[in-house]
Amino acid sequence: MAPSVQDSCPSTPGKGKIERSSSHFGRVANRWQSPGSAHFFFWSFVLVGFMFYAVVHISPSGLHFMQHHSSTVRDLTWGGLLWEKQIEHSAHLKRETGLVVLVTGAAGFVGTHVSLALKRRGDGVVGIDNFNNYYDPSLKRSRQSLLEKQGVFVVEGDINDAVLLERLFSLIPFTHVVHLAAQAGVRYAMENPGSYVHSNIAGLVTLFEACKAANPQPAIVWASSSSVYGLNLKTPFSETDRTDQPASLYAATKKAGEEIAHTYNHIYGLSITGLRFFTVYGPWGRPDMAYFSFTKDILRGKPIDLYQGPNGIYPARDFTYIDDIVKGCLGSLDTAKKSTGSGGAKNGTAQLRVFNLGNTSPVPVPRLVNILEKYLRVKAIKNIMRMPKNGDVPFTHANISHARSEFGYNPTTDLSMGLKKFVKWYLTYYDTPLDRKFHD
Ligand SMILES: O=C(O)[C@H]1O[C@H](OP(=O)(O)OP(=O)(O)OC[C@H]2O[C@@H](n3ccc(=O)[nH]c3=O)[C@H](O)[C@@H]2O)[C@H](O)[C@@H](O)[C@H]1O
Repeated sequence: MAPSVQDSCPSTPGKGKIERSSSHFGRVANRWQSPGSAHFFFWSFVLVGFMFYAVVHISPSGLHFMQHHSSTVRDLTWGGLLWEKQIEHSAHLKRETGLVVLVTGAAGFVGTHVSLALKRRGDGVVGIDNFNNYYDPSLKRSRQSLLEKQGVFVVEGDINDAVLLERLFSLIPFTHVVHLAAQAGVRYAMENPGSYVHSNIAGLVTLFEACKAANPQPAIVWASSSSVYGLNLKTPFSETDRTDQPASLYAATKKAGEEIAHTYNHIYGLSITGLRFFTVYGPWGRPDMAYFSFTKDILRGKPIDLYQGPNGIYPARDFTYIDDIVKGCLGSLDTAKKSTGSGGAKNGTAQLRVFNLGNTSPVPVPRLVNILEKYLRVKAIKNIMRMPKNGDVPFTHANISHARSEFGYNPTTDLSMGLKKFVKWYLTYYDTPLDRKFHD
């Protein structure tokens, strides 16, 4: 069995690593460190507890896993008969020609929406997410509840865990993988560069290794980023434009991912489609993104930082609404050809694609703030400041003709309409007092 790229730490570690259950047991054990009967009682309790757990939860394959990998630090949040049943149920198809899809980062923003859309149309969907604390994990847990209500089970685990991935592929013959687990955020890369390498490069390789070895090999659709266009001045950005001058480490890891995709396609015959997302926003979004944090701060009467570039020019983004992105993801999945490899070797040329998924109409950030003010009915306190040198690019603008011609990609939600829906969701989700509630 291939070892994972980084075996013992979670992918996307974010601002701190997930506390493992071992620390809890450590604290309990310390309390029982008195000599004599208490000590004896404690260890008896642990032994009986373990035997009970083994009988209830661990299938023969789970025991096999424990024998071979007891040296690596892993918790037992996965494995066992009940766990397998939940996965099989979640992967169950409700339409004849449906896809069976593994969605990584399923409790993330885009992952949740894509998983729900696939499930709604009758595809089999299994999610995986490590629930790290890069941003409030309770939001991820709420998304998980939403998914579970719709019959999508989310495996709690890490894309750097090669053993877990192998187990999933041996359990379910996935036809497709939508790989969305990543360390996101452009500016956070200066604070925690290692988390980007860990998730976006090491995690990607671990996932590709698992897909390469799987039988059948799935077709892969994964999230690249508009940020790969970096310091390019030519707009709108086309897939054929240069992408060799990234402005942030985040962008550099996504660009590296595209090159790694080329390698796995070339050597192993994996069918791979990279999607360059342009600043995706909407309900259930990411709290670290500007539209989300601005909303929170405007409602609390806190100032927001508005970055201003040289000559007083504000940055602009091709903000893309989540429903349009979901349509792009499904279009990519439906037009993805099969991988050609088997047993880890290629049998013929496989499909390799890259698509821009944007909205085609860049909006300056102050305009976004104006729209939020209108829907929130509160004036923002603006702190206009020089754009920090933190990896931001001044402008993004997608040329989407490639996605349009391949699968009819056609974004239909403009920023005003999309933010209206976001604000409505935000006020409901965070139970904002009635006088602040949304009106048409
Ligand atoms: O397309 C992508 O591939 C990326 O899109 C997103 O990155 P960005 O386009 O940078 O979005 P976001 O942070 O919301 O900043 C928006 C604007 O607000 C400006 N901005 C930001 C913060 C602030 O305090 N003030 C400010 O003016 C800022 O200068 C910028 O112009 C994803 O986060 C990223 O994970 C990746 O997916």
